[in-house]
Amino acid sequence: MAIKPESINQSSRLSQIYHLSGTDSIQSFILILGLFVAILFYVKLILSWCIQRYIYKFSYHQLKKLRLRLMNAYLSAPFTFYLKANTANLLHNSFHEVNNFCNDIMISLLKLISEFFIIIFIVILLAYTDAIATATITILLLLTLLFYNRFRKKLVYFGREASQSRASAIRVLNHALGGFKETRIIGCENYFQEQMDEQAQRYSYVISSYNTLQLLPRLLMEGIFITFIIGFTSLFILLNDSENLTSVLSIFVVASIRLIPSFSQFMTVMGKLRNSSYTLNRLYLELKAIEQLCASNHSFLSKSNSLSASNLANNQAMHFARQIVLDQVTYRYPGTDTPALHEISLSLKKGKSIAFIGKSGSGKTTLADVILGLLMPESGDIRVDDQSIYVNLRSWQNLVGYIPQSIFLIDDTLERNIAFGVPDHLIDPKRLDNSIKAAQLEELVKQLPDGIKTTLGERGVRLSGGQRQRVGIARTLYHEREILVMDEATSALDSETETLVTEAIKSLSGTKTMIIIAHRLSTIEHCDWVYVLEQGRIVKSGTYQDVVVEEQMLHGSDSHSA
Ligand SMILES: Nc1ncnc2c1ncn2[C@@H]1O[C@H](COP(=O)(O)OP(=O)(O)OP(=O)(O)O)[C@@H](O)[C@H]1O
Repeated sequence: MAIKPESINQSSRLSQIYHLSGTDSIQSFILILGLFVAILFYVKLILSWCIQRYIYKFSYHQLKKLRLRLMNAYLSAPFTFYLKANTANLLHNSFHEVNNFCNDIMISLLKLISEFFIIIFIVILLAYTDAIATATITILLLLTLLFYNRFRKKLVYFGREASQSRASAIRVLNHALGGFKETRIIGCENYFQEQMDEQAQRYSYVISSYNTLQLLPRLLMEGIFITFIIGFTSLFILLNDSENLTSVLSIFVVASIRLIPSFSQFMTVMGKLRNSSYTLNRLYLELKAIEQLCASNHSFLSKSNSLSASNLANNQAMHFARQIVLDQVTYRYPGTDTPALHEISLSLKKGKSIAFIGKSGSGKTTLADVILGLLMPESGDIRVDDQSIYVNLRSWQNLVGYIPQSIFLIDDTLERNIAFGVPDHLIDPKRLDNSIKAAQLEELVKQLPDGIKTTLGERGVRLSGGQRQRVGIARTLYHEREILVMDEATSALDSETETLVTEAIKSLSGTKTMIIIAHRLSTIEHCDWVYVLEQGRIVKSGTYQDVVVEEQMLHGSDSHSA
C-alpha cells in the first residue's frame, strides 16, 4: 500500500475508511494509518508485557504461598510422619518441586491460556481473509497436535524420572556428607560416587530426552508447512492460477510467522504440564498425607477426652503443682503388631526425678516420646494434677524441656544455640548466664575465642559430645521448663565430661522434675526412683539402691551400662 497508494481503492473497506476519515490525500491517509498501526503495535507490546508481568507476579506469589504451606505442614505434622519421612525428600519437595510447580505448572498454565486466545484470534483473522486456506491450516495444526499427543505417556514418565532422580541425588549427597567421618574412615567414597553417577546419568538421560521431544512440535509444523507451501505452489503453477496462488501463499506466510510460534509454544507448554503432572501429584499427596495424619491425631485427642474442637484449640497454661501420672499407657508403632509400650502406669511428684533403664529396644525412647506428647498412645492417659495432657497438648509441651541423645545444634553462635528460636533482641542475658552456669558450661565459654558469640559449626562439630549435651541442658534451662526429659547420650563420654554432665543434672535435682532415660547407671544415682523396662513393660521399680545396687550385687554386672 505504501508502494502503491492507489491500491487503497481496490479494497472496499479501506476506501470506505479513507473516505470517512476526511483526509485530503491518500498519502496523508496512509501516514495516519501507519501512525495508528504503530500505536496499536505499542499498545499490544505494553499489554503483552502487562500480561506477562501479571503471570510472573501471580505465579511467584503462589510459589511463596506453597513453600510456606509446605513448611507449615511439615512443622505441624504429627511425629509419626517423621518416623517415615526422609529429609532429602522434604528438601526436594520444598525447593525443586515447589519451583517446578511455579515454573512448569502455574506459569505454563497461564501462558497456555494466553496462547490459546492468541491462536483463536489469529485463526479468526485468517478465516476472515480466506476460510478454506485457514481451515486447511487448522487441520494441519490439529494433526500435529494429535501426533504429539502420542508422546504424552513418555512426557509423564520423563517428569517422574527426572523428579525421582533429583530426589535420589539429594539423598545420596545427604548420606555421603551427613556421615562424612565414616565415609572418609571406611573409605567408601566410591560407593557414594557410583550412586551419584547412576542418578546423574538417569537425570541427564531423561532431561535430554524430554528437551529433544519438546523440539518436535515446532520442527514437525515447519516441515508440514513447507511441504504444503511447495505443494500448493506447484499445483497453482500447473493450473496456471497465479492470482489464487498469491492469496493462498500470503495466508500460509502469515500463518507461518504468527500462528506456528504460538501453536508450537502452546504444545510446548502442554508438554511441560504433562511432564510436571508427577510434581503436582507428589505435592498434593504429601499435603494430603499430612492432613490425614493430623486429622487422625485430632480425632484421637477429641475421642480420648470427649472434647470439642474449641477446647483443643484453647491455649491456657497448664498448671503443674503436684504430680504427673501415667495411667495404663499403651503405644503401638503404625504398621506393627506388638505394642512398644504395654499398660505403663507410674506417678512422678513435682521436683522429683525418675530414671528409666533397660536393655536396648525395651521401649525407653518410645516412652519418652509418648510423655513428650509426640506419640499418641493407643490407650491410657497422662495426667498433670488430674488434668489430661491431651486436653491441651501445646501447654503441656510448654512445661516440658527435652534433651535428646544427640542435640540438634544450628550453625550459629553458642548464644543462639542456647536461646534456640528466640530473636536476638529478645534474648535475656541474665537468663542466658544462669543457664550457662547451671549446665556447667562456664569453662567452655572461657575457652571459646569469642565466648558465647563463637560459632559452633554445622551440627556443633566444634564441640565434644559432652559439651553438646550440656548445651542441650542449658537450652532447656534457658527456656525455663519445669519438667526435663533427658535421653542420656549413649556415646562414651570421657570420665571428666561425664562428671560435668552428671553434675549439671544433679544440680537441678529438687528444682526441676526430671525424667531420665539412662544408658549409664552412674548418672542416675541421684534419681529418686528407677524403673526397669523390658519389652515395653515395667518389670521392676524402686530406689537406685533397690534396683541397681542389689541387682549388681546379685549378678555382678557392669556398673557402667544400663
Ligand atoms: N519407628 C518405629 N517403627 C516401628 N517400631 C519401632 C520404631 N521405633 C522403635 N521401634 C521399636 O519399638 C521398640 C522400642 O524401641 P525404643 O527405641 O523405644 O527402645 P530403647 O529402649 O529406647 O532402645 P535404645 O536404648 O537402644 O535407644 C523396639 O522394639 C523398636 O524396634
